[in-house]
Amino acid sequence: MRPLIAGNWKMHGSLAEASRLAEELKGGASGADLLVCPPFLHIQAVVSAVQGSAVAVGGQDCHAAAKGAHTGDVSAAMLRDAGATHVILGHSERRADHGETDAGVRAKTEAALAVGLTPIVCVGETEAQRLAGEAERVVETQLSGSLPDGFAEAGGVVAYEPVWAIGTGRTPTEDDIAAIHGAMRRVLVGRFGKAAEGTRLLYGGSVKPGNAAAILALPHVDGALVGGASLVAADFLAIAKAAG
Ligand SMILES: O=C[C@H](O)COP(=O)(O)O
Repeated sequence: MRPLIAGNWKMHGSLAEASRLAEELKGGASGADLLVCPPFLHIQAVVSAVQGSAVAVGGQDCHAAAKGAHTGDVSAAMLRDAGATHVILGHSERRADHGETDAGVRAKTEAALAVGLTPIVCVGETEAQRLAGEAERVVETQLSGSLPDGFAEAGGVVAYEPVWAIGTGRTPTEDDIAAIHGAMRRVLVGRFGKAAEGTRLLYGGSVKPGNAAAILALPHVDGALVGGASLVAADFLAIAKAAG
């Protein structure tokens, strides 16, 4: 399947820097689909900057409710209205910083699907869980709790991001990534059937130009969710190139 290379810009950059980075990505042709997820306030500017190119734009979160008294929050429809097509949900930084639970992520995912946004649902174990031999079990539990019915049929995306690999320069071994991705595929096909054979499974956590080709060549790795390296156009485009 065609890989998806997604950049999560997290809480970085000014409006001018976001627009400049988006401009720099526009010309970067590759065999992969490209997506960037800027902070909420930069989405519209980035949508304008990439207009006419193949680069898609997404949010980094949305509220589970369609509207209402939720100070500081943004709805899925607002993201859609601003020109976003995707939204990252359940990132480990939101699970840690905002106490997001699997049930909460599932509700947000339903909200995203209801307005036609493609959700990218993140799962992944902590270092302690991996050391205790629980990585696979943790990921499977997060998947069953975070994904609503109809997820695979609607084209939802899953990102495996071991918490201890995010922003640390450390990655699991290739065998470990392949094992988790294989397990995720089995769980998804078990629940959603044939539709889940086409669900894109991204790997995230210290993906760089130097390790991207090896990671992206692994079975059931259908793309990457890139943090730090997505803030440098040349690095992000090199990762996209490594994808095909
Ligand atoms: O969403 C992206 C991930 O958290 C990965 O971040 P990183 O590439 O900086 O390790």
